[in-house]
Amino acid sequence: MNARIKHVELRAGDDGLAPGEVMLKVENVSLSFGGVKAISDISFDIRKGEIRAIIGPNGAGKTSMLNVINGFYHPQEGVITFRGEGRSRMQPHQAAASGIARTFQNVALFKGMSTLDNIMSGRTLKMHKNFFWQMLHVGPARNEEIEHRLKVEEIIDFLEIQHIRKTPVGKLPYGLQKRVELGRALAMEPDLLLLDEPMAGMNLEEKEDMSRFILDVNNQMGTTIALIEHDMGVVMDISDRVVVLDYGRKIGDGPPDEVKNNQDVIDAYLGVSH
Ligand SMILES: Nc1ncnc2c1ncn2[C@@H]1O[C@H](COP(=O)(O)OP(=O)(O)OP(=O)(O)O)[C@@H](O)[C@H]1O
Repeated sequence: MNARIKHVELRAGDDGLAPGEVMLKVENVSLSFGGVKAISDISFDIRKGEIRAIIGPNGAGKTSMLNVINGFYHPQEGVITFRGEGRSRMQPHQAAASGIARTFQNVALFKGMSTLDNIMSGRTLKMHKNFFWQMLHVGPARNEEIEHRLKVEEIIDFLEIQHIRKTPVGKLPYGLQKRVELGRALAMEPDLLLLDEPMAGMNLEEKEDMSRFILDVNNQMGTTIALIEHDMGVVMDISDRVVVLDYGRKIGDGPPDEVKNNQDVIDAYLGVSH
């Protein structure tokens, strides 16, 4: 066994779904901003245990789709079903509480805070003791904090960022900031992890590291992952299935090899007019 993951106990919760069963379903979703139709009648699903990529040219509607999934945007039409439960107007904090975590296209961390504290902030939803106890720093709140810190240390080991645990994240190179942001999302122990361009702005080595961590999160923690990514090499390497959007419409959906040979997908990437 890989020494790096020997002590990791962080696992996605047991939600009663068997691997391969549909975890999240997007049905006939449409979303407009004024006159701009960002998403038009899109349907697809995400199955438990898979790495699902959402790809497409710039402006295709990928980030809007992720924002619909985690409740940041509410579609004018269509339904999102998570673990069999239909949700029309779910808020982001409700999505998070139900086991959906996400990272952002542009790193969204507390720049003046350390790696450790940023990842700790991902535990907020898991904290049960109230603010009064936390302020006193004694009794049950103290025990709870120790437990949270242990989880956070496991994540720090897992992501191999021990050497920067005390460093303010604003001082870190971009690739490491992205890794810390992944750590913060993992601190929520999500069942479904949404990653918005996890490799953006990275060099080749950083991309290889991030790919490895994503695969390890999926394999070792059992976390289902949906990711938006522009690097086709990475997408085709690590994804189980790929959904392709173009101008807000779905133009392809299937395993990487099938999607690669889909003529509509090839045309969209070559900029063939519609
Ligand atoms: N908050 C918003 N207000 C108005 N229009 C928006 C908003 N968010 C997205 N759009 C528009 O919706 C469309 C889809 O945008 P979206 O960001 O989802 O695409 P994307 O595929 O993620 O693009 P990229 O790869 O460039 O990040 C675009 O035309 C965009 O300008």
